[in-house]
Formats: sequence, C-alpha cells, structure tokens
Amino acid sequence: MPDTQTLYIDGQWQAAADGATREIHCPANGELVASVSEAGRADVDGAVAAARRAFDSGDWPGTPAAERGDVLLKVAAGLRAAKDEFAHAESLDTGKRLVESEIDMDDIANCFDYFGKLAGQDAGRLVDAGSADVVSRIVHEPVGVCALITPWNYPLLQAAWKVAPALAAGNTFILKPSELTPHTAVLLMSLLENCGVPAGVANLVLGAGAEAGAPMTEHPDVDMVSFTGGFETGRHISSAAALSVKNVALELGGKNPNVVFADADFDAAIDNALNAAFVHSGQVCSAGARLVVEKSLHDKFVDELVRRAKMIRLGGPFDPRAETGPLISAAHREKVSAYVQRGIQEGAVLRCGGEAPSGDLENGFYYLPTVLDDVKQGMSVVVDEGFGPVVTVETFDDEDDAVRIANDTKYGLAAGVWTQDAGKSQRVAGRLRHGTVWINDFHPYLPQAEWGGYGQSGIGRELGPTGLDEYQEAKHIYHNLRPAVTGWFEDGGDQ
Ligand SMILES: NC(=O)c1ccc[n+]([C@@H]2O[C@H](COP(=O)([O-])OP(=O)(O)OC[C@H]3O[C@@H](n4cnc5c(N)ncnc54)[C@H](O)[C@@H]3O)[C@@H](O)[C@H]2O)c1
Ligand SMILES: C[N+](C)(C)CC=O
Repeated sequence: MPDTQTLYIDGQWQAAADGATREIHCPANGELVASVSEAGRADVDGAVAAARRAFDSGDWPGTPAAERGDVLLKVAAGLRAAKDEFAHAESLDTGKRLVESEIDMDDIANCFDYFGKLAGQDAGRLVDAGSADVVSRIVHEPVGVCALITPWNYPLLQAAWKVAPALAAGNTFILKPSELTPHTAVLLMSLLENCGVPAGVANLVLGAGAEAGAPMTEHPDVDMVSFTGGFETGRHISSAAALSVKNVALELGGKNPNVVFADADFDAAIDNALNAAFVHSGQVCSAGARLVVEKSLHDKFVDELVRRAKMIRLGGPFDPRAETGPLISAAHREKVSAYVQRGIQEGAVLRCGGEAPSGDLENGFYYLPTVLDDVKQGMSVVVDEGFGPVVTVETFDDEDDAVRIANDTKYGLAAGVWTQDAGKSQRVAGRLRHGTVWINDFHPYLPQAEWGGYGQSGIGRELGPTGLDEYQEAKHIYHNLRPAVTGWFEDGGDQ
C-alpha cells in the first residue's frame, strides 16, 4: 500500500480527494515516521455513503450475530499474530514505550475476543404482557451508521473499544483516529479486510477534527457518534450531533483523585501513586493526577514520592532503560508547562519537575515528572485536567473529608483508595462519584467491566455488556395472537 493511499472507503484504499497529506513525526525525537492522506468533507461524504449502503443492504446487520462474533475472534487472533508490527507502529506515532504498546495490543486483542464471544449470546427478552393471547418480546438491533472518533493517547485501544462492539452488534462505521496517530488504525482496517469484514462495513478516514471529524458529526446519514477525547471537543460534538438527534456516546477527560489513608501499605501506595500519575507521562484519561493523602501521612509520603519521581528515567519508545516517554507534541508540552506555571502562580509549591529536561532528550517533547504540593481546592491545577506528568497534593483529616475532597470535581472518571481497612475502603468506594474505583490498585481495566464517567467525564459506558448495548436499539415486538374488534369507534355502516 503506498504511503498516501491510507483512507479506506467502501473496501478501497485511496488518497484524499484533494490529494492532501500530513506528515507524522515521532514525539520522542521529531523524526518523520510517514506521510498519510488527510481527508476532507468529500472523503467523509464518500465514507458515510459507503457505510449507509452497506448498512441498508442488510447484509452485515442480517449476518447471524454468532458469525459476526467469529469474525471478531479472527481479528483478535490476527492482532496477536501481528502484535510486534502493531506495537511498533503505535510507539512510533505516540512515543510510548514499546512495552506499553505491547500491553495495549494484548488488551486490544482481549477486547475483540470479549465482544466476539458476547455477540450471539443475546436472544432478546420475553415480556409478560399480562395476557395469554399476547407474545411480547424485546429484540436488539444495530443502531446503523456509526461515526467513531478517537484520541491520540491510546490510539488503537480507544478505537477497539468502539470498533469491536459496533461490529458485534451489526453496525457499519467510519473510524476517524486522531490526526496525530493514524498508523494502527490503518493496520486494523487491513486486518478487518483480511478477516472478512465486507466492503463498506468498516471505513477509515484520517484527518483533522474540523475538516474530517466535524462533517461526520453533522452528517444526516450518520445515526450515532461515539467520541473519546477532550471535554471541549465532546461538548462541541454533542451540540453538532443534537441538530439531527443522533445517538451520542462521550468518553471525556478526568481529574482523578488517588486517596491514600495513613493505614495504607506504604510501599505499594507509593509505587502505585507514581504509576497513577506518571505512566505514559500522565497522558491518561484516568491518571491519578490528584493525590489526596491523610494529613498525618503527608510529609513522609510526599517526601518519598518526590524522591522517586526525580529518579524516573525518560526516554524514547525503544530505549530499554526508559521508564516513561515524551508528550505527544511541542504544542501539548507548551500547554502542560503553562498549566504548571499557572498553578505555581496560584500558590502551589513546586517540589520537583516543572520544566523540560536538558541534554540529549531535547529533540523530543519531554517534560519532567512534576509534583505540586500544598494545593487548594479551586486552584486551576486541581480543577482542570493537565494531561501531563503532573500530580497535585491535597490533604484530608478523616473519611468524610476524604470523600468530600475526592468528589469535589466536575469530572468523575476514576478514583483510587488506599487503606488496609476493608470496611473503610468499601464505604469510601461506595460514596465516590466516579465511574471506576480502584481499591489498593490503580489503572487496571477489563473488557468485561464497564468503563465511563460520571459528571463531565462523559455519557454512556464502553466495555462490558453495556458497551455492546450502546450500539443497539431495543425494539418491542407485540404480537396479538387473538385479533379482535376493539369497539372504540362505532361502525356507522354506509352513513
Ligand atoms: N474517558 C476516556 O476513556 C478517555 C480515553 C482516552 C482519552 N480521553 C481524553 O482525551 C483527551 C485527549 O485526547 P485528544 O487531545 O486527542 O482529544 P481531542 O478532543 O482534541 O481530539 C479527539 C478526537 O476528536 C477529533 N476532533 C477534534 N475536534 C473535532 C470536531 N470539532 N468534530 C469532530 N471531531 C473532532 C480529533 O481530531 C481527535 O480525533 C483527554 O481529555 C483525555 O482525558 C478520554
Ligand atoms: C481508558 N484508558 C485508561 C485506556 C485510556 C485513557 O486515557
């Protein structure tokens, strides 16, 4: 496949209608990775038309669900077989350490397996209509043409969480990955084609949000938009999709509290607080970017956190000594830097980091792991998502105080609770207004467990049975076995 024929529309690899391309550079060193096609409205129109035709023909939606599931199982096997190629491509685009991309590929294959097995298990539901003369049942049907729009931080994983259930449920789709990280989406389309997904069912457009994303969200022939990305973009997409009353699923940002009680296992809590905040340089929606620590433990815990944060080795995706990598772009590093500076101006105490590293990493977009201590609720670094290697530190007095602080956010994506008191951990978990709560852990997610946010972290859930429901309509079929005259209206004969 030539580099620039990277749009996949109606089963054909093609260049953008106007010939536009974009260069992809590795964030770790700025080197050119490749040049790919950059779609515009005409390409989106073509992709939506193909997806519409494929859906309306009824072939894919009418394929027995278990057969669609078998295709997904083949995709999972194909991903495992080509794991090295996929992981390498993901690391070049994102700058993420190879080992992290490899873990992502395992998670992605597991996601296809999960939805492959779930497809075909649903026989609908019989409803008791209260009469022996009526058969009343609920059947689930695909929503139709889905626009799937995804971010750059976990490019293929976030796409898989949409593509796998959309296909399992019998939809057709147009995927638009982030313009910064297109490669694994191209590889996935090729794999879908090889695994027997028919032409027009899976379509790929690459390109920027305004030029390639927005036309999808406004298009009258799109039935559903599933979006993962930032809050502001989500709000914009939600209003655009509302004009034609599309189904909308939103997976947005987070500002996630990691609550550490004084009776926590100290070593495990420290290690996981580092992991929560600094893995993938904090470019994780569920990053534990708000450390909320019991007052009596603060000094010991934060001193150790800072000592360990200073030791984190930064490096490129293929540097075996690197423990975390660069930020996605120069522009994003500028944003993170301004965020930290604003926090300091508002009174946060900089304990470490707060700048780019000097020396041999200067061609990449690195930023040092940063700890901002003594922050207060209401400061911008506590309220807003930073999406960089930055953790803020707040303290609490008791259980009620911990819950109050942890819930004091417009978001509600994820939270961690560290304590050796099982009762306390369950009480606190029950009171936290967040879509995922980890007790004595941070970050794991499972394909069989729902993922999503409370509050402004989004609408709907991915993964788990609800992750399939998002891509289905529920239809009620009511069958009267003994048709009869109702008598509501008089039969006036010839009058
Ligand atoms: N909740 C989750 O599960 C989850 C997972 C990963 C990332 N995120 C969030 O994603 C954000 C980071 O990703 P990002 O910077 O790529 O987000 P972003 O909102 O800038 O972009 C996401 C996608 O939307 C597209 N887009 C931009 N403007 C658009 C428009 N007007 N219409 C249609 N599409 C448009 C982009 O091209 C990209 O494909 C963070 O806020 C992070 O928390 C959330
Ligand atoms: C959903 N997750 C944790 C895989 C990626 C968030 O950015």
